Amino acid sequence: MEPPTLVISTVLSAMAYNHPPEKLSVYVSDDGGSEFTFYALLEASRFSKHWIPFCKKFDIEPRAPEAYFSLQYSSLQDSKFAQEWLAIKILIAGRDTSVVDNDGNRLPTLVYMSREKRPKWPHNFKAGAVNALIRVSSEITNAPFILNLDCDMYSNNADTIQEMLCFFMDEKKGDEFAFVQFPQYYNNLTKNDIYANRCLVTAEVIHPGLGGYSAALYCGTGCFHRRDSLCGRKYFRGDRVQWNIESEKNAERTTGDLEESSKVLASCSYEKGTQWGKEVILYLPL
Ligand SMILES: O=c1ccn([C@@H]2O[C@H](COP(=O)(O)OP(=O)(O)O[C@H]3O[C@H](CO)[C@@H](O)[C@H](O)[C@H]3O)[C@@H](O)[C@H]2O)c(=O)[nH]1
Ligand SMILES: [Mn+2]
Repeated sequence: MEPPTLVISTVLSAMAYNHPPEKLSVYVSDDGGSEFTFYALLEASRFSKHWIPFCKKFDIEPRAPEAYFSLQYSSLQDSKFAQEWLAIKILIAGRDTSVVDNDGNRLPTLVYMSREKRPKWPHNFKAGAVNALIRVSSEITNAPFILNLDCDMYSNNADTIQEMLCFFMDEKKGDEFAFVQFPQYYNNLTKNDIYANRCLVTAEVIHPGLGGYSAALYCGTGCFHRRDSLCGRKYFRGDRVQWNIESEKNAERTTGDLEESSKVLASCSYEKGTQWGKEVILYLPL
């Protein structure tokens, strides 16, 4: 199990992006479902109402609380034990205009998903989690772009979403891009990085070079994909992308109804015998 505090730091850094919250959703996949992770996320959803306005007011960076507070003193609070366990829980429904932070501003959607894992069912590691997240998010919010982050990562630039959109919205080439990927940087390197953990050659030579030939490799993380490209859309030259700006299909449905209908999408058996299992299933590199 990954430490829950790492996970919520990742989540909070993504929730604090400078981007209209009603267009931003954060999904967490928790293999097998751990009460600790769920409870940590529940606390994080409450904390986000203080954290996000704080970040925006003081323009702080980085917006992962753990990274930020590692520079400063912070006191731990006792946590209550979670009362219930649920497979899918919409902790913050961003479309609900009455859900606001302490400054009265709307918040991004936050969804907890505990993906089912059972012995004898291949869970496909991260790829299995990403498959389940794509399915569940398409049921609930269905945004056209998807960023995935490992649980031990955080975003170090609050304007990343605008930067990514500049590529996808480029009038000449934007429609040709399936994904926009950012390099990874690491904490805790040794002083002279004698083991070359910085991976400079990969980040600054190989990937930009391949990108120049439109042949960039997807590294498995820190990458914004078009939902369409992950779901098997075939590109042909001159194709114009139809942006699914805001899905209206769920306007009438309650949060409870969305949670209930998306549970089956996170089950370990969903891919067996379905069109998704036959045609879509992704096996990520690395
Ligand atoms: O059964 C699993 C295994 C992994 N994960 C998630 O996937 C992430 C990456 O998996 P991990 O086993 O930690 O891979 P690493 O070897 O640490 O990471 C390398 O491989 C990953 C998978 O391709 C890439 O995302 C990373 O960039 C690359 O550094 C984890 O942090 C989890 O968030 C799951 O949800 N379920
Ligand atoms: Mn890892």
